[in-house]
Amino acid sequence: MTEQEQALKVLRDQIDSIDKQIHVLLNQRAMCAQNVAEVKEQYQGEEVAVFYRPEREAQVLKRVMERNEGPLADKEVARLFREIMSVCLALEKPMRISFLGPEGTFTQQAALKHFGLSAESAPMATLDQVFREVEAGAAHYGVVPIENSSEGMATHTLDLFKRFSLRICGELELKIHHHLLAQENTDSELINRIYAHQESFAQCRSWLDTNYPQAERITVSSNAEGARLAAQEVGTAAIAGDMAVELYGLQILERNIEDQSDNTTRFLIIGDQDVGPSGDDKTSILMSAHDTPGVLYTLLEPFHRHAISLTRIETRPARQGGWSYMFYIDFEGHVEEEKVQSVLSELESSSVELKLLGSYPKAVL
Ligand SMILES: C=C(O[C@@H]1C=C(C(=O)O)C=C[C@H]1O)C(=O)O
Repeated sequence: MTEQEQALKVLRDQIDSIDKQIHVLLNQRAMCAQNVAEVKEQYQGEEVAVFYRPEREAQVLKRVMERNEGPLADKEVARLFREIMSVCLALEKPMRISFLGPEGTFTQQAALKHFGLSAESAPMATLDQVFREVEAGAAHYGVVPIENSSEGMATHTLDLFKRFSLRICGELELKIHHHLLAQENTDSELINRIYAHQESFAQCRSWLDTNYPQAERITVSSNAEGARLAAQEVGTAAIAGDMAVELYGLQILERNIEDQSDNTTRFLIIGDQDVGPSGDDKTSILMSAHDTPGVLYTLLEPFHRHAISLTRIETRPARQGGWSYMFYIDFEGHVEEEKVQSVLSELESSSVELKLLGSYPKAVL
């Protein structure tokens, strides 16, 4: 054995012994999760036991990042713990998560980032169906896009919150990297047609104007659908993310073609559950009000008076005839906090309609 081989053997023996310890600890943790499930069922009485606890998961992940001393990066250890919790939760109860399909969309990527790989992700044909599936109890939770850093709010999602009585149980952010994809061995000069979802065309507009001004842009229902079509047609490309590359056997002609390098989409987790406080939470509400002078001031003043920070406000037509509006508002804090309750009860008396969409932990990963 050379000196190098000897040194490697010593290190690999160390790794083997550490792996053994990690393995034992993982199974010990899994057994604790199984016991947690038993306790949850035992004490639930008439109600359905709640297995997924987003506030607890957020606390676990935060603590992991806070105590991390490296050399592993905070986000990387958190990602590993994300997966550990995912397998533990699956032992308690396998989770079914509906998302806007088909397979390979950014929403599926978001679902897996949030729930880990042990969750079953169920593709739906429309956003309405994502909501309906959760409302009907066919899926435990759903994942829907709510806003993009360069294109703004996903207004269709907002409108669905008005129609369905589901709660927001969590949020996450996903960096969106778009690639130009085509069949293997495609000459990038010969592309004359490009498929994408309208949102992705908007996020890559300048790049496309510069690099493919002549190519016909065809809007499709999802990037995954565009990728599927591009895989079958010569001279055609699609804009999609990493997941679509392998899924549809495509080649990356150009990476990261989004106009803004920090292009990020925020997603919401929808469910039928009130989430307890994690210590670092957000609350979302929908309010409708008539277009009277000073209406926005009346609705926002209580937040200022109680020193609550707004993180988002969006106005939508209420579609109730005339000029009435619906305001979607995100703010810091949890509905169990006193000052949040004060603001909500003041708003209830001044706005036409107020719908609490939920309090949930701020995105950790
Ligand atoms: C173990 C629990 O159940 C689930 C699994 C968790 C975990 O593996 O750490 C955390 C929260 C729950 O989603 C729990 O409620 O504590």
